[in-house]
Amino acid sequence: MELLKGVSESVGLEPNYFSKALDLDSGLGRFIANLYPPCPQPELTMGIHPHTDPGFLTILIENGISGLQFLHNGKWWRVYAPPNELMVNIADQLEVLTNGKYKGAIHRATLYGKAMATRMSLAIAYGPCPDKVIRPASEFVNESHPPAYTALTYGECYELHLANAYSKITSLDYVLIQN
Ligand SMILES: O=C(O)CCC(=O)C(=O)O
Ligand SMILES: [Fe+2]
Repeated sequence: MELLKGVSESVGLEPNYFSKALDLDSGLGRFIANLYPPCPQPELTMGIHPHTDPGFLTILIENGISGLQFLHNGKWWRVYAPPNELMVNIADQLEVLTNGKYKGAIHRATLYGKAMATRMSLAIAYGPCPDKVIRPASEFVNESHPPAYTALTYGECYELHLANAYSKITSLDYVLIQN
C-alpha cells in the first residue's frame, strides 16, 4: 500500500517496512458503512462516540455533509472535507507497532453538519491478519523508550474494540503498559 510506504519513510525506515512487519499480503480490510438519519436536534445527538479505529490506517469518505471531529490538545476540531476527498486516519495497530510514535487519532461523528440532512460515511479499516501478533517493533524500543504496549493478536484487539464500543475510547487502554 503506497500510503504505508510514506509512513515507513517518515520514521526513517525502508518503504516496505510496515507492510512486512504487518504481513500485509494476508491482511484484512473491513468495510464500514455509517448512516446518520436526519435529526431534529442534532446538537443533542452523537453519531459515533469518541474512539480510535482498529487496524493501521482507515480511509474514510463522506457524502458532502460534515460531522467528523478530531480531538487535539483537549479540543474537538471539526473536519471539512472537500466533496469526494478521502480522509486517512492513523489507527491503533500503527500506534502499537511504532511504540506510540504515531498516535491513533481520537475522533467522533456529530450531526452538526446540517440539520435534517442524512449523513453517510464509508470507511475501510485496513488491518493485518487476525492471527497476527502486534507488539512494539524493536526499531522503536530502547532504554528511554521501553515497550509501552503488551503484545496481542489483531483479532484480540478487534474484539476489545467491539466489546468496549460504548465505554472505552480505545482498546489500547487494555494493552497500554503503565510505566
Ligand atoms: O462518520 C464518520 O465521519 C466517522 C466514522 C468512523 O469513525 C468509523 O466508522 O470508525
Ligand atoms: Fe472511526
